[in-house]
Amino acid sequence: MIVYLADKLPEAALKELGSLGCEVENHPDATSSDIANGIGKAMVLVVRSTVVTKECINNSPNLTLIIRAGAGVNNIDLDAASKSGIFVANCPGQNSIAVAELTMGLILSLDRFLPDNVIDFRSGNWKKAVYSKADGLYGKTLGIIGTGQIGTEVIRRARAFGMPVVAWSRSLTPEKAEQLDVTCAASVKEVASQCDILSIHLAMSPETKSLISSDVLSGLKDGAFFINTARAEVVDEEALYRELNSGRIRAGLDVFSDEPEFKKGEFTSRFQKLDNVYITHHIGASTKQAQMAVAMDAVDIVRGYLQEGTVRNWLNRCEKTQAPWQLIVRHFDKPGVLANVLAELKDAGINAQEMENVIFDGMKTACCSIQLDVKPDDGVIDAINERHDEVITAVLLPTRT
Ligand SMILES: NC(=O)c1ccc[n+]([C@@H]2O[C@H](COP(=O)([O-])OP(=O)(O)OC[C@H]3O[C@@H](n4cnc5c(N)ncnc54)[C@H](O)[C@@H]3O)[C@@H](O)[C@H]2O)c1
Ligand SMILES: O=C(O)[C@H](O)COP(=O)(O)O
Repeated sequence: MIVYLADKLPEAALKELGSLGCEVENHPDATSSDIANGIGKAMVLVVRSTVVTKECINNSPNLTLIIRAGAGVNNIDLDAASKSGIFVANCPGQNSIAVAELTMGLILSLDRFLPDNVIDFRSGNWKKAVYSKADGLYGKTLGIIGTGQIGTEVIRRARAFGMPVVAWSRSLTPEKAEQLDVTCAASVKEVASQCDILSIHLAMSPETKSLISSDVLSGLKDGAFFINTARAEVVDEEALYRELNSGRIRAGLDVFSDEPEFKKGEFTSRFQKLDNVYITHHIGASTKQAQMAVAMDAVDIVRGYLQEGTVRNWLNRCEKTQAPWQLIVRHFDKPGVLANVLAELKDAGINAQEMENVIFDGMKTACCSIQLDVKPDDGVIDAINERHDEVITAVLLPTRT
């Protein structure tokens, strides 16, 4: 199996893929346009932030699995992958501590003006009085939007700093909030109005796009810190720019909308002119620890696919079919039985959406459950049941959709 790496992975991961028997095509500096014409014979594509477009997917006839060696998958055209029957998987949780550590670093940097401190030191300017104006973090309220893996790690660290936390997340219940030792807010806006520091940890999706709206940002207290280590698109960046340009709030960002796609080179951004914003180079996940954990998780997904035919962390699987009926067929385990059952369904114009076949001890009999989009009439079920030398019983049941 050929595995195409379109980003840099640690040497140990390449070695491990080799020992699984994979042929590795290593392209650590590949860009989205480099892979747009396809990745040749490779069956598996592993990327970090390299964008996987529909052109890349459509021009890669042998591609069957795309692995995002990281958490966010908004750099992969999921729709195009699903249309082509290509699995997409990610490696969640493996870099969450690294991102939480950067989040705390950005908060500390804002409070103590660390980057400016260092810049002035390097240019020979001693300004002790200027940099002796930090507020301190103890007792400051941290607002968290999104209590997933990263949000949770940030909460732990903030509590250790003596910071009360108020949080909103779509699935945050009062019980979960109690476990996390946070106050549960009813809305994003409520968090923004109550906190001194707002930190965003949402996945990017059509539903979360610009969830951090102009209204939310204008609800922040004067002098508040705004931290985004998630994705630029979850924030209304025009509104953020306006708030920052007015000097009303300060920000620490690891992500912004014009992030260069190339891995090294010159670029410009309107944020460069604002001294109340500290921006890092999308390095949230870039610790050796996190990169190793992510890479080994990606390798383990390849291993499972190669050796068991399953895809761990499969993201573009239809969560639940809409099929209202299921046919449970207990049958003798021999060639052609399922083909004949499916032929009866096909002749009746019925589509089998999902199907699972398991065998009993002794390997003489098996049970197949088939999710059906249309209710077969009694004649179809009778015809299947009449195949006495193949079928033990076929029973139609409603699904719990
Ligand atoms: N800066 C970096 O280098 C870096 C590294 C890792 C992850 N990230 C970003 O951080 C994000 C969060 O990572 P995580 O590991 O905590 O993921 P996670 O899946 O554990 O958490 C995602 C959060 O987003 C929320 N969410 C998802 N869909 C939503 C929707 N439709 N409406 C409302 N809320 C929704 C979830 O409820 C959850 O709170 C990633 O998706 C990625 O974009 C950035
Ligand atoms: O979603 C992620 O995991 C991060 O954005 C990491 O991106 P990177 O792998 O390009 O550092």
